[in-house]
Amino acid sequence: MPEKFDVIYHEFVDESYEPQETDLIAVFRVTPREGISIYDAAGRVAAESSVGTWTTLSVKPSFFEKLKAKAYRMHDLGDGSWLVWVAYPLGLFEEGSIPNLASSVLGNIFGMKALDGLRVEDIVFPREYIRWFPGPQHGIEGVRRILGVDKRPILATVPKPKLGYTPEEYGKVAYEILVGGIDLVKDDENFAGQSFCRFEARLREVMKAIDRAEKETGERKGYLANVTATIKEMEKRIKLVADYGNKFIMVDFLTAGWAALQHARELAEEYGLAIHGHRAFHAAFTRNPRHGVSMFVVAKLGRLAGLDHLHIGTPGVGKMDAKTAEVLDNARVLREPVFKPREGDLFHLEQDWAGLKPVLPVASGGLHPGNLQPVIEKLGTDVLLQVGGGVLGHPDGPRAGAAAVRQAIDAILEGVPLEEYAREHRELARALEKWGRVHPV
Ligand SMILES: O=C(O)[C@H](O)COP(=O)(O)O
Ligand SMILES: [Mg+2]
Repeated sequence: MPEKFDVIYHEFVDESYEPQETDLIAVFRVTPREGISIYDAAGRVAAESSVGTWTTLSVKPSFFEKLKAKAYRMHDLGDGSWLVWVAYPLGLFEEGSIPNLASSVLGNIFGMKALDGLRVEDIVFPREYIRWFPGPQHGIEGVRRILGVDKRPILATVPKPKLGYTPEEYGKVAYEILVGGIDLVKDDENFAGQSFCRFEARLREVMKAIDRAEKETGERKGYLANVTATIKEMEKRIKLVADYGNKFIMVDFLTAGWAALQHARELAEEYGLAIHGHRAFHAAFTRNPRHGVSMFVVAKLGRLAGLDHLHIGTPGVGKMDAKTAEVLDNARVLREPVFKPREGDLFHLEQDWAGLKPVLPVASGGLHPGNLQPVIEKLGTDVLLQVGGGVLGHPDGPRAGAAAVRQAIDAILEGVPLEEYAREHRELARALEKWGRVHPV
């Protein structure tokens, strides 16, 4: 025990504590402010995120001891920051509520003056906690069944530009994309029910496009319809999607909130819909390695809440900032029944998903036919590849763009070099002419 130790937080640090099987464990990266010891900092984190506050109190409720979090391990990263493991007793949390969990473990602690930085790297859910949540309704196999796509990556396209199409224009573009060979049309994150393209009118047109494209191609098609809105409006939109016979909804769950996602999951169960999770807003708190919440934690919460697909970034290529190792960890924690950290990885712990179905990882952001290969090589084929600009930017239009993506996938899966395949596939050749193998910045 160090000499200088603030007695208020003393109760919340216990290096001899052995975590119980029912404890929820959080791994924090803590950067204490100058003059604050790591013991003090760790104690403050455990206190403020469980049953403590900034001072000693003259009252002690009967459940205080039972609900107290304990910082039980600290590891010096050698750069002024530490990894701190905190165990939370299960009774601290309300059953089945991600907002409640977030208000504790992802709550006030980020703003404490005693810390220069705080990042939640991992949260490990005990089996008892997982049992309170549904997880994905369809999972990877279920989504493959809906679309009748066995092994290859599932393909989606966001019509670009993001906004501006009338419902009729959008329907026409959707048809071109689908008939060209893409499985799913996806709304962009900020495309909701604006005055120039109301939600139901757009849905009607896309469903017509799906109908036509299915008849002409003999393939099944779908629409990742963005239902993100205020709760009542979202409820209406989810019902509309089901009434029109589509099997998917898209929820921008970080802007709508965890409660909105959990509500959408309940409705999705009722209507049999699969949920596509878009993560707009995540980079506001996932990008700084010293402060915020890791995308890994967001992915775990998404699986718990019951997303069927989730955007995780693109490994090594694409327009969004991402570290390959992190993207791969995100994919593994979504797909594997038991996540095991890579050798030497201190930031994560093992997670047994207690039978929750796997989530289909989505790679998106700056993809085009010329840079899909490294994504598939790294992430495998159990993946949803979203190509927006890389389809709509094709010099010969969206149908050719969609065909070029499909041809690139065929070539990659058959092990034929793209340039060679392009000799007999004009759409792919034209795409490679425009984008080559370059990656957008
Ligand atoms: O919502 C998305 O996934 C993005 O709009 C991706 O678009 P892009 O493929 O043009 O980068
Ligand atoms: Mg987008």
